[in-house]
Amino acid sequence: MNNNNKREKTTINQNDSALIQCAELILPYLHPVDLASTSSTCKTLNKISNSITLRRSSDASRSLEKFPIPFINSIDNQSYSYFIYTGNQILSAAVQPRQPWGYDPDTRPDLINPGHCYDPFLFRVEGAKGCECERGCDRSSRCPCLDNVEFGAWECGPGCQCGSDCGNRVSQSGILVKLKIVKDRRTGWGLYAGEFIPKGQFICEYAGELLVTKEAQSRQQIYDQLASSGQLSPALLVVKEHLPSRDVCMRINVDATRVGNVARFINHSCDGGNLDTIILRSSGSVLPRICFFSSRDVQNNEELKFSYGDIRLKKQGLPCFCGSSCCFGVLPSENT
Ligand SMILES: C[S@@+](CC[C@H](N)C(=O)[O-])C[C@H]1O[C@@H](n2cnc3c(N)ncnc32)[C@H](O)[C@@H]1O
Repeated sequence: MNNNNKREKTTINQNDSALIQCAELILPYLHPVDLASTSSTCKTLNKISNSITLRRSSDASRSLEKFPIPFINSIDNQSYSYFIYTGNQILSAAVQPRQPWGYDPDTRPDLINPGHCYDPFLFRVEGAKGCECERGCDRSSRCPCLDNVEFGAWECGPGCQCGSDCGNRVSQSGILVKLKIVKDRRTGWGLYAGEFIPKGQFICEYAGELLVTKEAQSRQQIYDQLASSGQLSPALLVVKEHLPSRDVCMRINVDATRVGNVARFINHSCDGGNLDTIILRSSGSVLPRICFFSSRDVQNNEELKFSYGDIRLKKQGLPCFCGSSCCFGVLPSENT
């Protein structure tokens, strides 16, 4: 090899390594469509894109939960479903438009596992008084938070003296059970148990954008249109609390379609499935949170499901494939 050839090869190698470094930094920010088109430009980018896709499909939670939550698909070639991850309720204005996903943990350990950093309380009540327990709260400590039964489910919160390891804060440290997201030909992606889960276990919060009702209603209209033509699987959950008179006294709208956690993959079952939907309040927190707990023992590989509601306004609504013996044949639908 003459000197000119040698110099040319060294320059190409240097260019290559600069390209790899740049690509490793930028590609994890790309939407799957852009990632796919970038990958078709050259062999190096193709290789990097493929490894990013592999890492994305190995953990939907982007390392934000204790255990990775993999996507498993033996139906078609979609490796994962793209959305921005949040473990809590979030205001639309606070959503990051781009969130890295799929970094190589060996080259950028600083950008992986930003921590299991949960702050479940979006709005706090200044000066609110919760319990004054010094050790873990339970019935024997006579924790007053455990006696707030007339207000439904109640956990210790930002107004309490007890620490984050208190036994009455089970829903405040993210997802602590092994889960996976599996694709089904008829119901799409669904959330499954990745291990045996005993009855009464906290599974996850329904995390996503917290919306005012007007915004929720206008998004719902758009989502309904897109869903009826099969272009979108919307994940806008509306939960209402009623007075004994049946009048609505509280309404929460959480949209996990664009931003959310793995609760956005939980499918409907007409028999109520194996999850209880609990509205959880905490001392010192303004807003209740919507949380799922197992309503019975759940076996490894069993799908986690809950009922989306009892009202079916649209007779020609989306078909239901829950497979339960009491299936109505149509998914719940109501005017939100
Ligand atoms: C909150 S998403 C659940 C995750 C969704 N399967 C996905 O692939 O992203 C709600 C959508 O899932 C589908 N789905 C949920 N439960 C279903 C069921 N029992 N039968 C048919 N489709 C269902 C419908 O398309 C519905 O609009």
